[in-house]
Amino acid sequence: MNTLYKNKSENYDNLELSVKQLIDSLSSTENINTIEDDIYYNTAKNFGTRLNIKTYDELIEKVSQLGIGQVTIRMILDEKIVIQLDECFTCSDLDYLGKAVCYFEAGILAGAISTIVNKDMDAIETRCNALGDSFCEFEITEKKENSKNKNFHNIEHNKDISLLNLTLHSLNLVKNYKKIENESKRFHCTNQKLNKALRNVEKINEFNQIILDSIPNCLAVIDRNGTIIKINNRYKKLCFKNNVEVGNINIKDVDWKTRYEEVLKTGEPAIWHEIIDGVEYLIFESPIDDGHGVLRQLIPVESDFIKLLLQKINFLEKENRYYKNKVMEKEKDKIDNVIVYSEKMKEAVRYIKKVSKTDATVLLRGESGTGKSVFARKIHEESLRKDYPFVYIDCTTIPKNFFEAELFGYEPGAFTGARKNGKKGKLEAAEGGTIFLDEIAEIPIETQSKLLRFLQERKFEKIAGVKTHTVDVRVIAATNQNLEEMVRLGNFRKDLYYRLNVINITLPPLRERWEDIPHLINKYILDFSRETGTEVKEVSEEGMKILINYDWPGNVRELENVVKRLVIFSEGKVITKEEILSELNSTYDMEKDTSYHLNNSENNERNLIINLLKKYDYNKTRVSKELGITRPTLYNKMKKYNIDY
Ligand SMILES: Nc1ncnc2c1ncn2[C@@H]1O[C@H](COP(=O)(O)OP(=O)(O)OP(=O)(O)O)[C@@H](O)[C@H]1O
Repeated sequence: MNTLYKNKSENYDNLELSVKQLIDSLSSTENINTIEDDIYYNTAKNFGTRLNIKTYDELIEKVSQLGIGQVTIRMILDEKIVIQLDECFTCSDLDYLGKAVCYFEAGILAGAISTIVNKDMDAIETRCNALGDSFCEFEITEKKENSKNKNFHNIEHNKDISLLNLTLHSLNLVKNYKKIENESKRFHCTNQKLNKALRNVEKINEFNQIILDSIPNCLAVIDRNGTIIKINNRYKKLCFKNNVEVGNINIKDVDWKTRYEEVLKTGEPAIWHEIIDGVEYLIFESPIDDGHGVLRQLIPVESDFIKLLLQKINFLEKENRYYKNKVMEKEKDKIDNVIVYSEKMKEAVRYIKKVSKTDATVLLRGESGTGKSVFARKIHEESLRKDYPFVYIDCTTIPKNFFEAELFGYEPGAFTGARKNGKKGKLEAAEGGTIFLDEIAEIPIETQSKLLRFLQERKFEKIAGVKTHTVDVRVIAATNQNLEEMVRLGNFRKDLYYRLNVINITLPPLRERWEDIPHLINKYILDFSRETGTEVKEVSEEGMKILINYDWPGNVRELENVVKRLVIFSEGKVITKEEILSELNSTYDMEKDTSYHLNNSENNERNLIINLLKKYDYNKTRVSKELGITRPTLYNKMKKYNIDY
């Protein structure tokens, strides 16, 4: 371009003037318009006339060839011509500027149309990409005498090519300038945002430091490299006498015992005691910032915070101990589900433990509520079968006709109403484990022979089945009936009786092991208080005497029920003698019949049952509940005492 200028020396002054004007003005935004008006427009207009265009078609073609844009003639009137310019050279890639900028194109069009219409025409840009329009539009009208485009005639017509190049060059400079200006504006804006963000970060940092300093413990933050990146005033005073640039200090340079590496590695906090300058501190190092650093705290043990913390820990430890005990008690209950203090019970338990290790059939005997079921389960749990099922059958609850099906099962279609696919019996369900036949005296005579065969051979057939099944099941039976008498009367098979009676354990009634009573009472008080969330009560001395001397026809079960009611209904922390008497009297008239209850006479038990039956309108469920025995046991007792209701 420079060579070109030199060769055309006559243009050089003009060119130099234009560029000089342009460059001088680039630094001043206000002058841009003057430049555009005076140079671009007039220069372009001059060039436009030099194109010597005669028709509008020629105009469209030439403008396109020059790469100035795509012309569409929108309107040709006497007073004005409207031209649309797409892909405009000046503005098609500019952002919104808020003003029309295509003086160059306006000039070209004004010049070209001047030669077409043979009049001196001027163009004004009415639409522009820089105004947000999607194309440029120019209105071309006849030049007014006092028009500001005064330089139009100043430029000589034959300086065409270099003039065009100069104009394009100048335009490019302006375009670039505008782009740079825009970029700079954007950059300035981003810069402002960045500065604001930096100021915010500074503020946050300051705020964090204020918080750190207001915490009454020594605090420091150590990063992954062991650099102490934050420290509060308290810690500075303690360690560095306040004047350090903490950012430069590494943990290795200070005399701190630290476990920050271990904390970073495991993600688990570490806590220990240390004495620093004669003061006992709790040092607590915990991971922060997703494991990128460690927060180190020195908490004086004497501080209120620590006192509170220690109190809380103490409390939690107690609570923890309590629940641990509870779990252990439960665990213990599972294995040792019995209160055994009396000699008689101790003896029974010793025997039961021995028996547990064998596979022999056991017959448990004893009055209702003496713990036969509890001990049956205990035998199972102490045996090698403990990981297999313990199947309980209450023989009093199974209707006679269903007994065989329940115990041995049946094949499909065994009887009307039978399940389509047949049914497994309880014996099969107990495979590998133990079956407990409670109240064995209730087993129908017809089923007794089949049970006998099972006890002898461990074999049986299901109802309607031909296949013989063999199962490995231990049998434990229990009764509070006089089986010998039943055998004598022909109600119980003698051979079955002998089979069952291989090992016979009789559990003593409570009245024969009164030493267990206070322990049972305390256990039940504790259990129920925990269950109901009430405070643990105690029984007054006189009250305890009454409970120990009481006859307890329903044995442990009855005692359990009475204690439960006393825990719920007694008013104070101590369960009084009066409350106990009233509770026992609600079952029967204790005043009238004290000796009766304190005696162990069958006649008295008979009378008690009759009285209660009358009292509760012969409602046996209510009576058995009051006695703390099951309904079948009540029936057994009624049968035993010939009570006919
Ligand atoms: N030694 C004991 N220690 C603690 N609780 C016991 C003890 N013996 C029995 N019990 C409790 O007494 C209640 C009655 O016990 P269990 O059902 O074993 O008696 P049972 O002799 O089988 O009675 P029944 O002949 O009426 O079926 C149960 O709640 C049981 O937990």
